[in-house]
Amino acid sequence: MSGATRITVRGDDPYDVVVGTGVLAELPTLFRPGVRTVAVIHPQGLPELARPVCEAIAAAGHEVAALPVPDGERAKTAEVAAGLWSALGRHGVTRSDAVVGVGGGATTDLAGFVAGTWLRGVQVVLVPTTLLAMVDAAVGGKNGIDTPEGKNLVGTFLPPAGVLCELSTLDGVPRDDYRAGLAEVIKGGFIADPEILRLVEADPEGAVRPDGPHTRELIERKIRVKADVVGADLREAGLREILNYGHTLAHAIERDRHYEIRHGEAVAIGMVYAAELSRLAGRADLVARTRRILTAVGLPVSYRADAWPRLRDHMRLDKKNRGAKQRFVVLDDLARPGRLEDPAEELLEAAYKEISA
Ligand SMILES: NC(=O)c1ccc[n+]([C@@H]2O[C@H](COP(=O)([O-])OP(=O)(O)OC[C@H]3O[C@@H](n4cnc5c(N)ncnc54)[C@H](O)[C@@H]3O)[C@@H](O)[C@H]2O)c1
Ligand SMILES: O=C(O)C(=O)C[C@@H](O)[C@H](O)[C@H](O)COP(=O)(O)O
Ligand SMILES: [Zn+2]
Repeated sequence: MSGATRITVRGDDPYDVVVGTGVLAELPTLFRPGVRTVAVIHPQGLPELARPVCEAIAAAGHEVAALPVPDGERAKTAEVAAGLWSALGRHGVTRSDAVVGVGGGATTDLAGFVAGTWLRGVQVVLVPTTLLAMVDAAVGGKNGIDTPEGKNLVGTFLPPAGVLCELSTLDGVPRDDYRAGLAEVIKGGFIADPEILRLVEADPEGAVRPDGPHTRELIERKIRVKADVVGADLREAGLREILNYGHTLAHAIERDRHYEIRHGEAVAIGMVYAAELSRLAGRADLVARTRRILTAVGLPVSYRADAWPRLRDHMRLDKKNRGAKQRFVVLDDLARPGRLEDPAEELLEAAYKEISA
């Protein structure tokens, strides 16, 4: 093991995020006491990721039930969740038992949701295996599934009992999925930790590789950004909204593309939109830097012009909205997020014109 880092997420139910290479044996130490059966939810196409996790849990004396689910976003449905509830029943998972989610953010979101709803909540331990899931999805206790009406519209807040980031799993992540995860890392740079931006700007080519010179620092910095925020505001009463920077348009784009676009790619476009909104509203002008850094790592910065009426409609169901009031996270300065409340329709459309292709 090459030196594990433990980042503690504070709050009413504190937990650790363990980051390192060769750290899988630490997984059973993250369970709360009394566990007999562990249900391991994993993408069906990646049994090689689930096997060592199941072995580490069995070696600690627990009974293991491996539960495969569809790959990626196709798993985040009510039907898949219902199938898992049946499986947990068949395997006799009780309130002292545990769910483990192994995989990308879609799988960890689903596993968290199923754990949060089974018996009104059993513990979940997450083993994220993509960059995005390590730095964002698995940390913070937000989980969810999609419905035909939109992204993540059903879910719970359930802080995990622990998170284990085994960095060697990143070697197998397809390059475009890794790149998409970088969008959430860069988001952390704009909203809270500009050193992230400097590291990526200094070596954009290295930033898109798991063996890049600053990979571990970038991962740990972004996890700390997220841990600080969710430790202070688990239920998104206020501060946590900053993690949604770029997501209002991103989720609308994901729905427009029937989830055939990567979440991180949509977030990249959404951050350019949020930067344009900030500028046009007379707040910070970080448009050029946003476009430059995203382009340098190969992320998209524009979307089709004719989509605006549909996207505008999808954004009405954003969770930050209050009644008819559309709300956005914008930047008042670098690392100083603010809110834009109930902006004029002309402003929203003008910002979209700036990013449309
Ligand atoms: N809960 C949160 O706070 C939060 C935060 C950010 C994103 N998310 C959610 O996360 C999801 C996106 O996560 P993602 O980018 O990880 O996508 P993903 O889960 O769809 O994974 C991308 C692809 O990589 C595969 N994969 C996973 N690990 C792999 C590995 N080690 N080697 C090879 N292939 C691997 C997956 O099976 C999938 O096909 C979205 O659903 C998004 O809404 C949630
Ligand atoms: O953790 C949060 O809070 C976030 O907003 C992080 C986002 O990166 C993430 O995509 C989250 O799932 C979006 O949440 P939602 O409440 O807008 O669905
Ligand atoms: Zn996100």
